[in-house]
Amino acid sequence: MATFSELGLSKKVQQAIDEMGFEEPSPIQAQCIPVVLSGRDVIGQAQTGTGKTAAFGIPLVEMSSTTSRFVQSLILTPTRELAIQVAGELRKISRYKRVRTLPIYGGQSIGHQIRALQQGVHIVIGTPGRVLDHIRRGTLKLDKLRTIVLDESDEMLDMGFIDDIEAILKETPQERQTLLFSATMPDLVKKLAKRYMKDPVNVTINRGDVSVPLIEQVYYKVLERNKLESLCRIIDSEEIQLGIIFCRTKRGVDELTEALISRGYMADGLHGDLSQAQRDRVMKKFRNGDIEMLIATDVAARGIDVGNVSHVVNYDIPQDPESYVHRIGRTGRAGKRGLAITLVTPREFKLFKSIEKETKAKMVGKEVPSLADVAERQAEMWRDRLRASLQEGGLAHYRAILGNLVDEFDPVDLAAAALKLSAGDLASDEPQDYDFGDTGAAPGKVRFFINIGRSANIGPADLIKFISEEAGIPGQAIGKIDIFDKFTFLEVEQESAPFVFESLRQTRMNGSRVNLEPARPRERISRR
Ligand SMILES: Nc1ncnc2c1ncn2[C@@H]1O[C@H](COP(=O)(O)OP(=O)(O)OP(=O)(O)O)[C@@H](O)[C@H]1O
Ligand SMILES: [Mg+2]
Repeated sequence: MATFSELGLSKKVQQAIDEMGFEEPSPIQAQCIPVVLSGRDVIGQAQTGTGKTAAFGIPLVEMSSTTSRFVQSLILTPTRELAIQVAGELRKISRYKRVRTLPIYGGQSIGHQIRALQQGVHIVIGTPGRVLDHIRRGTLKLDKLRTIVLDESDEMLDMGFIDDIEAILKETPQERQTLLFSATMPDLVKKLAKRYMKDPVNVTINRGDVSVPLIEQVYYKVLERNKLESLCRIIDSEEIQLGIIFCRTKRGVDELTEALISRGYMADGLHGDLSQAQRDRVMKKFRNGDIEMLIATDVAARGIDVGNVSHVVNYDIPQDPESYVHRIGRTGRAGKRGLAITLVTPREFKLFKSIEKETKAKMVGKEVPSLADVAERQAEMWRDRLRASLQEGGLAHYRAILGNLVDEFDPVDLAAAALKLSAGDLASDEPQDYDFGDTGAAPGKVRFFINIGRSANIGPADLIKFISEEAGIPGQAIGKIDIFDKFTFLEVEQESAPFVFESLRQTRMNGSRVNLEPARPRERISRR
């Protein structure tokens, strides 16, 4: 394996790289840096999280001339967050060489960007729309540009961006150097790209070059109506440092974010309809670990690099194999391990299978954990944490706090009480043993009292239809429905009772939540 020093970098760049903690170049860096320095065009492809940013960033900074201030390099990225992040990495690399870098993207004050551009900048990192805007205003001149980089190039050369990219390329000198980077590079894109490149060198780091796959991939078959509950059970049974949950639509992101927050998760949402200030705030909270879960559209699928993302969840299945590869690539970065979880509804199964086939991924099917499984997993996690705390030591202060309680109480009881204080009320999350008690129903049956919020005028027929269709309860499991006065009772077979109870507790009817409680014996009700 090559070392950075063998790449012949200047002292200032080398020093910056050392301070970034990069000990040796990743394969894509080792292969690309010399070729980019030689001035050739490059199509660089390597897995997510393997250091493509520095593979072009290091030579760009190295090649920059700081004797005069004009824009020498332009890096285009598909999203604002990525522009900001890439600019951050470039700034670190240019720390000692004092190459001036500037991110320009939509949603940020253009006046501020114009003033910064007027100061003179060497490397601009931007999103295509805003870059074009500056070109048209005459505030960004690319006539002396030496190198252009399309990060996430397959995405950039896709329908949504191609016109802007072509318009930008027209503003650059013919003899420019063109660099394309992405983890996915469909052949069609490569072919298309050659139109804009001169005899490019292909640098491809194959997956096979990485001995162990860093991202474990699993999937769960779920039902559309149980998706939220399934997700919660899955994430509750995982030890998550930081997680990104992908949804298909902005609205889906908003709804899931709200649902998770109301269930007590530390979560926030990110999508293109938020103001830039909100987007920045959410990303900052996520990077700082102030939230545990980022719920996002594909706006966060490409390039985003946040350390400690241990889990990626496809709440909605990605639309194509590329999107899958990039989404799950938000974890398992820079040599760390990660877990990618995909929820698959029956309707999505075909698409899922085609993604599995095209990505040649080894995806393991798993069962959504039951409440009992979740409880057991959580107990296990607490035992692990206790074990780690015991091994870490430093308990003297806490032992002192116990004082003479040790004489009064059984030590195991003391430990259990301490655990209760720190873990919160785990017992309430424990699975019901489904002893509904005496509900005043006939032998072998259970009666539930149904409370359907404010929506009045729901008759027994509506309810049966609702229960069987919406809550997915088979017709034969629904017993008798009685409506006395304002009270609605549902009587079901003992064995289907837990299922009915679980399913109906999580559903909504006419927009209001259906609350189900085991009924009390008739005598007591009638006395009310
Ligand atoms: N040589 C290196 N040694 C150690 N860490 C590195 C090295 N190069 C890059 N990194 C770190 O690895 C992480 C991933 O790098 P980067 O974001 O460039 O990946 P990428 O290949 O562009 O991934 P993606 O395809 O998702 O955009 C970053 O945190 C980066 O700082
Ligand atoms: Mg990248």
